[in-house]
Amino acid sequence: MSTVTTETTEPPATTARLEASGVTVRFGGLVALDGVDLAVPPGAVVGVVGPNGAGKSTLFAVLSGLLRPDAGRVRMGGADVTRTSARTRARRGLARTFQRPELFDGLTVREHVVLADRVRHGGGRMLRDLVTGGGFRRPSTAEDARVDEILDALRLGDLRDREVSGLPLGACRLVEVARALATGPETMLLDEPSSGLDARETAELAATLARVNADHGVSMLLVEHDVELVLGMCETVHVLDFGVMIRSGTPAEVRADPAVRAAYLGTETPAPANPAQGAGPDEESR
Ligand SMILES: Nc1ncnc2c1ncn2[C@@H]1O[C@H](COP(=O)(O)OP(=O)(O)OP(=O)(O)O)[C@@H](O)[C@H]1O
Repeated sequence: MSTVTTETTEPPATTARLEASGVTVRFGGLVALDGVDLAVPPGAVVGVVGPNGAGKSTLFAVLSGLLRPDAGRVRMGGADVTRTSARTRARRGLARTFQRPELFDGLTVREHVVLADRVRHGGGRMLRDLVTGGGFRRPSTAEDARVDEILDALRLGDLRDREVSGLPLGACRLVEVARALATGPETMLLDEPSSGLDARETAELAATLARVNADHGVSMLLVEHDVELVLGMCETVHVLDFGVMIRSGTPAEVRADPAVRAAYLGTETPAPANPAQGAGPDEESR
């Protein structure tokens, strides 16, 4: 008796949504990333931290499709996307936010999210809006319903008709997250989401991101300066230093690592054996 098998091209549910393996980037003689590995499993919130110059922005650019690595691979859902553009990755379900929110001054909060919704649902409609000069087309009832749901989920309902130009930075970050969410992403790449926010705004943003992750199943990769934010909300944390991933693990493991504590958490500050070599983490512990 023969068994009927159904072939499928869907990746297994456990395949990482986003993965870097052996990613190396050189700028002339400088190795900005040296064989970096990381994976963002479905539904996970993963963080990358590191001090100035560690390679965070370079890694972000490689993952988002703005920079080709000199070596290594980037995969989405198991498919090799190393040589694809940022646009192709966006179509495959990767959304991103910016360190400095890239919003349109003349548009309201709601209009930003409607435009993003049109990228997903409206075919060429967003482009027509932008190129016809006819102004912003009134949203349909269905668009309004989808957009309102996202605005309410992110607690932006009260601000929906405000132009973004007058909003505080914390609210602009949420508009970026709302806009990213409207494109229906599987994975969100967040570039320094806490940058410029005070402690209260950072806590609110962290709570919002946690809700988006839980309610929408969106995987997230935070590339961040703020170690405490990342340790507080990510299940896996990667620590970059001079282009090398010096530690990857749970927040508890990363917190307990002497090299990480010495370098980034300020709980141990070993004096360099030779001050001329600088005040970085000691070489032996890497
Ligand atoms: N386009 C470039 N050309 C030459 N060197 C570069 C370029 N971009 C980055 N670098 C160098 O690569 C290294 C990593 O930089 P990167 O900006 O990725 O670090 P970072 O962790 O994002 O730092 P920061 O937190 O200060 O933004 C640094 O030494 C930086 O000077």
